[in-house]
Amino acid sequence: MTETTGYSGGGPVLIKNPHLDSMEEDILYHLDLGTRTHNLPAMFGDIKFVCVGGSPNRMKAFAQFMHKELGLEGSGEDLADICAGTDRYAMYRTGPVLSISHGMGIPSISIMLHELIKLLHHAKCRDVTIIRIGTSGGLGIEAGSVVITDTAVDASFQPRFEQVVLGDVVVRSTDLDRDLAEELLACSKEVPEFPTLIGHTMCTYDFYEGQGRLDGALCSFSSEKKLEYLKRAHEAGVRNIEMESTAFAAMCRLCGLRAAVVCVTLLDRLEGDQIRAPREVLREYQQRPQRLIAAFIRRRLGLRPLPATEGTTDRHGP
Ligand SMILES: O=P(O)(O)O[C@@H]1C[C@H](O)[C@@H](CO)O1
Ligand SMILES: O=c1cc[nH]c(=O)[nH]1
Repeated sequence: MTETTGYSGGGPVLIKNPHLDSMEEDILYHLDLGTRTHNLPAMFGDIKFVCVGGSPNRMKAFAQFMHKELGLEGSGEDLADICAGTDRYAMYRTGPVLSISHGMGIPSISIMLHELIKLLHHAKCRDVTIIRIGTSGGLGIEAGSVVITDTAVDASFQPRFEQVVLGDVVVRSTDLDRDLAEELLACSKEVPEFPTLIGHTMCTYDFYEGQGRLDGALCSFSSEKKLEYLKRAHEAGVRNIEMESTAFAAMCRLCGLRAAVVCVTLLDRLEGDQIRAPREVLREYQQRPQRLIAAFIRRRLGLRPLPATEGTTDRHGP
């Protein structure tokens, strides 16, 4: 079954679930929030930007960085984890920005997105832009480049997200907002210290065999077959590989959220599999999408560009 729904950015957050209206209470279990226990409109009603990424420490560091970038009072060091009651995900807010971790892979981001999208709906948020800021493996581009995704594709290079629902395969479109991608590319001129480009992002279910790596605990193919596959991906327009973008694009699109994926590349997969860059270099790499998104949010809020900024990082790295 193919399910397509036109993208509708800019308005309310749409919930595509007729059962939700008849529920007296909605418990967002993995976020440790709920409609009876929390005043969601008061807590989140004015959120305009949601940024998501795999690591809890990175998303805390991003919230602290944004706090400074927005010129808000205080150092931002004391921002509290809104989901502290659970250790599944971490969530921080500063001004109109919400920063949330999603763990690794499609099942993990998908659970978080179900609950986050319901949260934004219950909170009556409008005109929300959501951006995944992540890490990835590059294809034929310099390590440290930032890729803004135009289309998320699966491991067969198709722009689709397949999910088994009640035993049937449901296919969802993974188109992202082209205007938003172009707007982000324009903002990259404010952070010229690293290359930023637009390209397809391939999303896989695994970091090792699923991404054509030869260095996992299992490997069922030769190094020639691996290179042939990665080159085919490159020819299909893929510039980076990660593990969440198809589910993210499909869910946000269906729920009327304007969405983008912005990932730094940690290596060029045409040159190897192991991530060999020193931790210090990787820390600086993972700040790059943060710096671009800060420039974008500042521009959207009508704030002047800051002189050369540096993103913050967690001590743990990517
Ligand atoms: O957002 P992050 O950097 O966590 O995402 C990528 C994709 C996988 O979840 C993970 C693999 O190392 O990094
Ligand atoms: O190669 C990489 C690097 C980061 N994340 C991925 O999914 N793949």
